[in-house]
Amino acid sequence: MPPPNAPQLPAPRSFRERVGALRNLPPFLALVWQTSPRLTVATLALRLARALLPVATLYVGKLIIDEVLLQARTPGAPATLGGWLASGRIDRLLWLLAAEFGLAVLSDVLGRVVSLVDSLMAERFSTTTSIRLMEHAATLDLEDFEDSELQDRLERARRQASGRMSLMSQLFGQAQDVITIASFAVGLMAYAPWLIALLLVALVPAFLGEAHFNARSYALLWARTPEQRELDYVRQTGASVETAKEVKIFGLHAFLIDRYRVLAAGFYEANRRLATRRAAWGGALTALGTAGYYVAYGFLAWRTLAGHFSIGDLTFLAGSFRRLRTLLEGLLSGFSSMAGQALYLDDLFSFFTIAPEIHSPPNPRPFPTPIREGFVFEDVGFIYPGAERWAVRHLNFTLRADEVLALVGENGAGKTTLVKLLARLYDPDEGRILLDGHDLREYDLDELRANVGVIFQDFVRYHLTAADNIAVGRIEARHDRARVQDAAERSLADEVIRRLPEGYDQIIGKRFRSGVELSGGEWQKVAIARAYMRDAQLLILDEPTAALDARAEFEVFERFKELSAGKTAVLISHRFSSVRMADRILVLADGTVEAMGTHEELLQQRGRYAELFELQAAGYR
Ligand SMILES: Nc1ncnc2c1ncn2[C@@H]1O[C@H](COP(=O)(O)OP(=O)(O)OP(=O)(O)O)[C@@H](O)[C@H]1O
Repeated sequence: MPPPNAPQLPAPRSFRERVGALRNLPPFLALVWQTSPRLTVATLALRLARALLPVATLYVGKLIIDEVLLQARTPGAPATLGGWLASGRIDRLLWLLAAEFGLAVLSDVLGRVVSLVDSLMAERFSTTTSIRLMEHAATLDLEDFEDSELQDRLERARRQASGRMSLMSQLFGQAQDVITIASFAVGLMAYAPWLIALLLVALVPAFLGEAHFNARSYALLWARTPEQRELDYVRQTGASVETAKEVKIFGLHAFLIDRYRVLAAGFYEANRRLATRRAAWGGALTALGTAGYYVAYGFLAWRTLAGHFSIGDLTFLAGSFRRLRTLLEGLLSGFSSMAGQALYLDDLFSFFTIAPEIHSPPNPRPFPTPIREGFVFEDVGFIYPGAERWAVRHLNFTLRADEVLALVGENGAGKTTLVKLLARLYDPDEGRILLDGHDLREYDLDELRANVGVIFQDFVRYHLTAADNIAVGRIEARHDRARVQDAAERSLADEVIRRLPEGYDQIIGKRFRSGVELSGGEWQKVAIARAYMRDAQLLILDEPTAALDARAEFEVFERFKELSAGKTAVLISHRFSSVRMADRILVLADGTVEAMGTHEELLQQRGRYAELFELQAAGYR
């Protein structure tokens, strides 16, 4: 496949916007501080000490040269080293050399300690931020997660959580450099103030160039987040235990690799063009800075010839100037890259500003124990964001307390949506759901969720031990082995688990080395045990029995009915032999209630239920 045309870069953000992103630095620093106040103070103190070393070293260097020249010019020089030492004329020189050596060692040691502290902080920061990210993600609505824009944002935020620590080192490094620059500048000011102006003029173009390209890089990455996610997705699909089976059977390797190649080629092309232009411009603009340096150097040499400066002064000034130039260059480009990095922080902070829409009211009503009347759907309608069709609409029915209600309907009829509305994973867009006469939204969300247990058709297969896979139904009771086993017995999972080499402590799923894989139906039995573990007032099985053989499903439902006596239960299944066990059956069609009644009543009505029931029954005759 040919690589796609190089994508058009979006317009870079304006200079103002980039500088504006610096507003993210104070909250960022607050985050760094929270990570570890002690380490923050340590790195700042060490850097301050290190900032003053270069000028001190250079100044000692100047003193050494002046001292050497002085002694060389003084008549009566001893012939041997021993003579020099004995004369005491080089004592000062030796002291100066020792001082410079001390400074060099100190600088090295401080440098290493600073990197050590920084790397420790980076790790802590990444952990703290990742945890905050997970905590915040946990508060968001299901709807938010299903929004691909949010997924992009989450992805960008996730990358920031681990990658942003270099910003801290950079920021503190900059502060350190500012102090060093100030110390050099004081020296230069005393001798030749206009050199500083020359420096600035020579450096500004390089700075602007850097700033421009940093913004471009950010824009490129930003615009390509969806592709980046797709790239990761393709790589994951091409090489993961979950997909390996189907990828092999359908021979999808070539397709996936091609897709990867095309996407990666797009990235490469865009990055290459940007990097090349950056290198070309960067080279030209830096040459300007170098020219500035040599003008200054020439000037200093001439002033020394004219007798205004000593040789020591010349080395000190030329050294200061060269260091100043490097430092200023670093500072300016660092500033622009910091502004660029601060833009990235927008992603992190903007993720934290997403607020969930589904939450508890300020003064929630206590959840009824037991539920007395049940749930009443009053003209409930719900449309998925971005969808064109209502998933459910004009839903009117009652789910009585203590009854077992079965939901039937063809694919896409709205059964799962109804269940999600009951658990407040979504709120209705129209109408309302009442629980014992009050809107579901008046109750505390956590209490509601604690009282509603749902096992979905696409339940999660946790790569944990068998016991933990059941315990997720009520994770607080994780260590209550008796309760876990009891739940497993009720869902028929017990016999599956007993056959595993390590029983309840066996890791299931193939992701880890010691994992054992279960069959689809066995997984379902484990998942259904979660419902018993949860022991909620309203239990919902949303078709997690599809892979069970007919006998097992029958048995699971029969037990479910028995064991949920005194509880409200909702069952979803496409198997009518199981469905008929329910107290009442609700037939959904096109997102609305078509009929409701007992099995016998519905058969008598000779509607869709009777038709579907007959169809299945005929299949068995
Ligand atoms: N997350 C979603 N985003 C957008 N549309 C959705 C989403 N989930 C379901 N839908 C749409 O809502 C409608 C109802 O889906 P729902 O999952 O409730 O059906 P169902 O009766 O449970 O079907 P099935 O028997 O296949 O499980 C369908 O038309 C479906 O395309």
